[in-house]
Formats: sequence, structure tokens, C-alpha cells
Amino acid sequence: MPPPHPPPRGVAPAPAPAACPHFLLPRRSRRGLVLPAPSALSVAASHAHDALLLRRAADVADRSAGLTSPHPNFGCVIARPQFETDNAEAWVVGEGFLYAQGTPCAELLAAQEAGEHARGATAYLNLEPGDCYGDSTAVSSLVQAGITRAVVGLRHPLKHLRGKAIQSLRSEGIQVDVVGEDLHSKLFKEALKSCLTVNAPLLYRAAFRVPFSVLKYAMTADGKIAASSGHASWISGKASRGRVFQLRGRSDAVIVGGNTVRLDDPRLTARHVKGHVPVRIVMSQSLNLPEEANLWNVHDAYTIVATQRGARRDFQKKLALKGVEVVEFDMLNPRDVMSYCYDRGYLSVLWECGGNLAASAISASVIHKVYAFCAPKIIGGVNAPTPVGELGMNQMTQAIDLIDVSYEQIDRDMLMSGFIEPIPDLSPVIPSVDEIPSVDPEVSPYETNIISFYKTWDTFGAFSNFSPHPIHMPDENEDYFTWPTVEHYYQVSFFSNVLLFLVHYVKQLSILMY
Ligand SMILES: NC(=O)C1=CN([C@@H]2O[C@H](COP(=O)(O)OP(=O)(O)OC[C@H]3O[C@@H](n4cnc5c(N)ncnc54)[C@H](OP(=O)(O)O)[C@@H]3O)[C@@H](O)[C@H]2O)C=CC1
Ligand SMILES: Nc1c(N[C@@H]2O[C@H](COP(=O)(O)O)[C@@H](O)[C@H]2O)[nH]c(=O)[nH]c1=O
Repeated sequence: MPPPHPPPRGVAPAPAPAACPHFLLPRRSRRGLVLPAPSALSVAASHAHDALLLRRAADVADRSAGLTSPHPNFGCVIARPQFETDNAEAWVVGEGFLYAQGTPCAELLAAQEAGEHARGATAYLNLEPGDCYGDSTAVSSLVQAGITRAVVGLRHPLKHLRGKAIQSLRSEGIQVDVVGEDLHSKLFKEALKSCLTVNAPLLYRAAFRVPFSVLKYAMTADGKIAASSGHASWISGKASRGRVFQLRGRSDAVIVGGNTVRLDDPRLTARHVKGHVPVRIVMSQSLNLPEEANLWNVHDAYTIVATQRGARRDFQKKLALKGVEVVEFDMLNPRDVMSYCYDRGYLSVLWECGGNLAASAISASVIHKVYAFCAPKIIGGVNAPTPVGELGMNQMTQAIDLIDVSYEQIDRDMLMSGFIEPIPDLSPVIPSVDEIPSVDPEVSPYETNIISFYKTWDTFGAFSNFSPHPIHMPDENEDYFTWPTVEHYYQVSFFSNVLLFLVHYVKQLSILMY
């Protein structure tokens, strides 16, 4: 996004003493032009601008929520003060976010968009960049772009990456201001909250060693999630259900209980929104589930059935034949299922179950956030199910208080959301990928023989298209060639009959790139 009034080209980076707020620095272009009169800005105003642009970096990072898992959401906003306007939003010359694993980093995209305007500008990063597999593109992009200052919301949560990029940037002469260390004010606290919220799944995962879990339900104005018959479609309106698709798209998995499968035959897909499709998980102790169900159609999305060890082995086999993965637990309970999801690398899980399983999950302390859609309808019914079953509380003083509550009207419905636990800060240290225990392949005798390896952190992730493991394969002339990843080989195979020249081209490109 070009600035409304681009600064002169060839602006020399300004010297940046650490103690001096960036916007107070006088800066000169190579031609001797004095740049915007930043001294006109008070420290308070510069803090306000910094905080606003940092919040914007967090908002930008949020655009790929659900897609970067298990990596954090990174956003980068590059801005430089303009003479003509005090509106910091208009100072933005480039922005970018990490779209997904294996795609260019936020800093590179922002620097590319800013071009020459990045010289002498400030980069706002919701999170300290992390370098994967020795890749330091984020830092080098900012250095090469001529950034003179970086404002960082949070240090990287991984122990082995924490502080590294900040140190590298500083060693390149870039002034780095970290919120809470170099920048303190109420405005920065709020900006920090945005940075924490955008990576809440990662932080909860680190703090509690389970994925970030959201309980979502739709209820009538008299607090029912279905009629007494169990019929529940639909309580909330179309717009609210559209929002649910978005929530699914931000989650690694969606969970329901067996009863919901029997009564609703749900699909639990993120249809109508492009992008990420979560895994569907059914928790069923009895395994008394229908032979035919939408969830067994694994062409829509992958399905896992979590059950009690030994439950209906014949039915387990049938599910496995359909491509459904069955996982047995010694004692099926929400905490063990969440530990299992943690081991699979999931960052966030959406619970779309009924009240019985919801109560069990809340009691097990695995629910961190609640989304309650309330529709202006009354259904009544003494036995009609409610969003949360028995919690064993009998005094109102025992009620769980939601915090950071938000209210939003969605068409005729009201959405209330709030956290059960405070968002953890970064004091816990997330184990590196190597330290995350692998899933025990013996966990179930009837796991499906279809294995999932789309993402590198799946159990069989080494086969993932993007997994950085070279493969050695013969080409059409039986000549062996080493491909840097399965993705390279796949893409070439896909086109080989049609565009042979492309094969040659991609091979050459691979040789050049690696
Ligand atoms: N309006 C809304 O947002 C929603 C409404 N609903 C409605 O809710 C009703 C179903 O409610 P409910 O039976 O509570 O929903 P669920 O089926 O989602 O949860 C209960 C089932 O989960 C399984 N389960 C596994 N482990 C546990 C455990 N530790 N604790 C509790 N259950 C466990 C059992 O399956 P099994 O019996 O197979 O062993 C149990 O019957 C339906 O009428 C449905 O339409 C459901 C979801 C959302
Ligand atoms: N009834 C009800 C919901 N119910 C939830 O949605 C599931 C159905 O999802 P799908 O088959 O993908 O459309 C169902 O099993 C239950 O978990 N959700 C809502 O947003 N609003 C509603 O009124």
C-alpha cells in the first residue's frame, strides 16, 4: 500500500540512539532535505502512534489465524512519519503476514511492499521473528530494506529462538524497542494484549500443555441448545452460523460427542469459508454410532473417533475401512483427548458438543474461551438440553466468571464471548518441535491404514509436501534426480505429461535454489 505522500527517495537511515524515541529524531535525506518535523511530536504522541501501529501488526497477523499452526501468527507493519498527516495509519508503507508454513515471512512481504520507502522507517512486529531451519530471512529483510527501528510486541515463545532475532537486529544497528522492556504505558499494555490475543492458542498451549480450547454453542433466549426432542437445527441465524464456519477455519480440530452425531448427523466442515479445514473428532465411550454418518465421509475432512479401549472392535474396523481413524483411550476423558491433540501438534480446538460433554470438558479445565450465540427464540421444555450440564456447583458464588468479555450483535442474534483463564504471558517456555513427544503408533489396534501427512507436524509429517527432506526419484528416462521436498517432485509429476519443458525448468530452478 503506497503512502499518500511518499517521502523522497534515497533517504539515508537515521542514526538512532537507544534512549531517544524514534519519532523525535531529526532525519536528513542524502540531498539534505529535512524530513518531517518529528520533534513536533511529543513522547506521548509517539507512544500513541507506536501502540496503534503495533496493534495494526497484530491485526495483520490475525489474517492467517488457523493457517500457520503450529507456527505463530506473524504480522509486520512498516511505517514512517509523514509531514502532512498525524494519522499514523497513513504512515504505513508496507505490511505483510505469514500466510502459512513454508510461505514468505511477514517481514519480507512488508519490506517488498514498502520498497524504497522502508529506508529509515520503523517496523512493527507483533512477535519477535523466529528462524526455522537456519533461515534468517525476517531479520535480513528488515536490514536490507534499511529499517532503522523495530518495535516488538512479544519476544519469541520458543526457548531456542527467544531473543535471537532481537539481538541480530541490534547487532545490525537497528534500534529495537520491546514492549514491557523498553516501552511502558497503558497504551502499550493494550497493544501488548492484541499481540497476546492473536497468538493466544500458542500461548495457552505453552502454558497448559493442551491446545487452546474454545467452547461454542448456540442457545435460545431461554437457554436451550435443542428442543426436548433433541432437535436443534437451527437455533442461531445464518449470519451466526457463517461466523461458526470462520471459527472452524481458525481451529485445528472440532470436537463433538457421540450423542450429537446420533441426533444431528453434523458435517462440521468450514464450508463457505476458503482455507483451512479442521480435523473432526468424535468422543464416544459406547461407540454406539450410526453406520452411515456425514462425519465418516473423509473426503470432506479428516475424522478421528476417540473411544474407550475395547469398545465395539467390529465397528472400529468398519470405521477404519472408511478411512476414519479410531483412537482408543484407557479412560476416555477430555483431558487425555486434549493431551493427545497436543501431541499431534494442534494449537486450537473448537468444542461444538452438547451440554454433557461441555460440562465434562469444563470440569477437566480444558476449556479456555466460550462463544455463546444467543438467538431471540423461546423453545421451553423442562428436559430440553442446556449448554453446560452438571458442574457440581450449588452456590452462585461458585460460578465461573468469564473475563475480557465481548458482546456483538450478529443480525438478530447476540454473540457473547469471554475467556475462562487469563491469557498467559510469555513466561512459560514452549518446547521446541524436537521436544514434543510423538504419538504412540500402538495407541489403537484399529487405526485406519490411511495416514495423514499434509502438515509437517502430523504423525507422518516427514512425508508432508513441505517437509524439508530430499527424495531421490527416477525421471521419465530412469535418470535419478534428488528433489528438495516431496512437493517439488509432486508438482513436476503432476505436469510432466503436459508440459515437459516445465519439468526441465523446475529442475533447474531447484538446482539454483538449493
Ligand atoms: N445448539 C448447539 O450449539 C448444540 C446443540 N447440541 C444438541 O445437544 C444435544 C446433545 O447433547 P449431549 O448429549 O450433551 O452432547 P454430546 O453428544 O456432544 O456429548 C455427550 C456424549 O459425548 C460422549 N462422551 C465421551 N466422553 C464423555 C465424557 N467424559 N463426558 C460426557 N460425554 C462424553 C458420549 O458419547 P457416547 O454416548 O457415544 O458414548 C456422550 O453421550 C443434541 O440435542 C444436540 O442437537 C449439540 C451441540 C451443539
Ligand atoms: N444447532 C446449532 C448448532 N449446532 C452445532 O452445529 C453442528 C452442525 O454443524 P454442520 O452440520 O456443519 O452444519 C451441530 O452438530 C452442533 O454441533 N450450531 C450453531 O451455530 N447454530 C445452531 O443453531
